Amino acid sequence: MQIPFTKMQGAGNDFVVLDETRQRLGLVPAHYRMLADRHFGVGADQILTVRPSPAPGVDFEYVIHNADGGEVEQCGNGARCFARYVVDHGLTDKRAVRVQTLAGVIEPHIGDDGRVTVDMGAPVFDLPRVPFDAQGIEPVAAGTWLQWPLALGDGQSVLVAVLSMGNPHAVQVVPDAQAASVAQQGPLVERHGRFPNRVNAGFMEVAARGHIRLRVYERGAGETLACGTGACAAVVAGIRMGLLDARVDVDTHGGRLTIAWAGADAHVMMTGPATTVFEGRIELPDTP
Ligand SMILES: N[C@@H](CCC[C@H](N)C(=O)O)C(=O)O
Repeated sequence: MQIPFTKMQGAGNDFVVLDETRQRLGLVPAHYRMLADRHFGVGADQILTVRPSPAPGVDFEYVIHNADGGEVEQCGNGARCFARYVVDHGLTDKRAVRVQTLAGVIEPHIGDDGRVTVDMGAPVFDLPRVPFDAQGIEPVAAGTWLQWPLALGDGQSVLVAVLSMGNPHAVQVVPDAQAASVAQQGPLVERHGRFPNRVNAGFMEVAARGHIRLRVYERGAGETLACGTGACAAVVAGIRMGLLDARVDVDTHGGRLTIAWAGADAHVMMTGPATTVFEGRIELPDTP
């Protein structure tokens, strides 16, 4: 079968976007892996699929697959691209849409400057977890806030702030994001036994109370140039640790995102760019 696609990027986190508003394409995980492949496919960190509204009060359904073919709950940079896609392809004339994801409803809004702000919902601090690691160390409780010590199996132990932005994140504070051992520690954190559903591993350098530098080793995709939910999670973690103010610029290898969170049950607001790179068609085998 031959399918049309749009290649998009948000702060360098790149996507193949597929339209299933009229009919399902019937793709399986191997198809998503082929599309994401940078040598044999289009190349992407995630595949985003646009589907019609699944319920009253919601404009669209937004389905996300990682480069490894697995379906996941949420993608922040993708949400901004999703909003641009549905407007640019004439699927809606609304500048603000309500979008159903596996993690709940989010609300992207396209600003006059072309940047997109997304209401990402409230952070969640109660993740499914395996209670003891190999050393039998319990999580460290600090009020309702948990920072977990993780023995990484390479002789190192790190302290991670664990929270969900719809998808799971483990964020550690590092002195220098550029020098952080993302390639070595990222996969160890992602697949640490504490996280039954695996986790996105963030490495946050606090430059000032309103400015961080961030790298994220993403579950199912490896290190990406930016991770929107990772930026939200890092800023929420930094605010809960008393390190950051309520509005923070997040510098990633792919550009700047701005994250705002008023604390407690407030929703996290993420603002950043969303750009179409090119459109095309690709031949995929019916049965990969
Ligand atoms: N790039 C994303 C996150 C995509 C999903 C993530 N890898 C996961 O498995 O949860 C973003 O911008 O948030």
